[in-house]
Amino acid sequence: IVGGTDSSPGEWPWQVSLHARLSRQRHLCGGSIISNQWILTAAHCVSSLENPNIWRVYAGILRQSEINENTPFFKVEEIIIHSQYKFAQIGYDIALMKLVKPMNFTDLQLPICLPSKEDTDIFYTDCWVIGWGYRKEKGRVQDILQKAPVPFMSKEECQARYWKRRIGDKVICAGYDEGGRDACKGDSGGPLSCRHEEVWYLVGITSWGEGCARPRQPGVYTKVAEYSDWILEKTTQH
Ligand SMILES: Cc1c(O)cccc1C(=O)Nc1cccc2ccc(C(=N)N)cc12
Repeated sequence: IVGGTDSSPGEWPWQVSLHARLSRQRHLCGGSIISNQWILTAAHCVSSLENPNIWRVYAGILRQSEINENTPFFKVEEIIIHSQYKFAQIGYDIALMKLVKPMNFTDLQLPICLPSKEDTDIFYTDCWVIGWGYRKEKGRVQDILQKAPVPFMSKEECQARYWKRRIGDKVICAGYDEGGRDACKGDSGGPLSCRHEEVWYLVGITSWGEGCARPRQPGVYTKVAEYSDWILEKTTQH
């Protein structure tokens, strides 16, 4: 997160840190708890890393330094990537992780509400982007979970900012024309959380942006309300 501040313990109980054990174990992406057994993240985080056994899900943490070989984590049983995903800039940047065992909810690990299909045209006014990602483009993963308020941007304005690309209906843009506050690498997969009538909703999934926090280059988020049917279909036992 560029231009953010430290979060407090339990402020974002739905935020998880997704670690992969490759040559060594490290934080790769954020994710959101949406039920006791399902994590929602970005497809670009897990594509080409689809073996569930390399992933570790850490919930209820504020600092990456809390994580060591004795820190409890959730194992991943299954990874589901949207079948139409190719690259983040094209869209469909959404994926699910099914945990081997359902988690117990505590004050530090709780689910966030999903927006409903009908909520696609609410103009949210209290949105925050969260993560342990870079604070600048040539940065590194941060220790304390960062938060930054980001204003919604209309699809028209976003398309004007990214005129070389097609900004579809299934993404949301958020950010400041003057830049300075934004998500960045390492925040991917994490939530764009918006508070509406006292309830927090998972409105977006951090997906991409040209650089980070650059003027007139807003953050682009997967619009979760457009994937309600997909989430329901994939998370319901058939
Ligand atoms: C390509 C790149 C880097 O190598 C390092 C840092 C940033 C970038 C980059 O251009 N954008 C990005 C790469 C990976 C995930 C990103 C997530 C969010 C944003 C955002 N601005 N909301 C930009 C990202």
